[in-house]
Amino acid sequence: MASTEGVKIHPAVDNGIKQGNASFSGGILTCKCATNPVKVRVGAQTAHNHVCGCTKCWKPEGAIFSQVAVVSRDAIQVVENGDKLQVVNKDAPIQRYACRDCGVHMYGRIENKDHPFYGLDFVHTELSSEDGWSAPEFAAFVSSVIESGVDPSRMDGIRARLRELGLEPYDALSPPLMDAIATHVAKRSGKLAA
Ligand SMILES: N[C@@H](CCC(=O)N[C@@H](CS)C(=O)NCC(=O)O)C(=O)O
Ligand SMILES: [Zn+2]
Ligand SMILES: [Zn+2]
Repeated sequence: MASTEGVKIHPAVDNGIKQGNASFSGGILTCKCATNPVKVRVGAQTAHNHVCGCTKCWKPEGAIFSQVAVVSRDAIQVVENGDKLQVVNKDAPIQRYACRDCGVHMYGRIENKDHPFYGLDFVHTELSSEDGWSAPEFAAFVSSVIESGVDPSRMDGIRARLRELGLEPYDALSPPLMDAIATHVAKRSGKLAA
């Protein structure tokens, strides 16, 4: 059994996971700028919160995973300093709006109406000071941390620590989300009734 001693995943989970509050209804995300921070209101509880090891999602300094959840795009409202937001990569399926000064991603949006997750925006609820956001449930794109420079020899310890935290590690998304994507594709191609 690999040692989990000293394995750090993300500050929001390293000291134990805070449970969410089902009656929580949203809050304000603030970027890391000391002056004129970008503020984004998320007007609803999030869903499918997870840690993501991919190279595209924003991570706080020193973390090897991102923490990211989804919310209806209608719930997102930029409330302050929105002029500082710029899209990281216009060609990516998820258009991530980042603060041009501190680099924090404030929300990610899918504009392709055929995408399985169209209608959902991606947010990092650690950028809010409110408690009650939905808790992370699993770990996605775990093998991808190697693409950020994590030594492959650390993977057993990383996966063991994720399991210890109750965040089952997957190298893509969780099975229910992968099934939802495949169902969407099958309905579009006609293999399943729409
Ligand atoms: N191995 C790749 C995986 C990237 C990836 O597919 N990320 C997932 C999870 S966030 C995704 O849906 N990406 C869409 C996007 O980045 O727009 C990496 O780490 O860069
Ligand atoms: Zn900023
Ligand atoms: Zn990601």
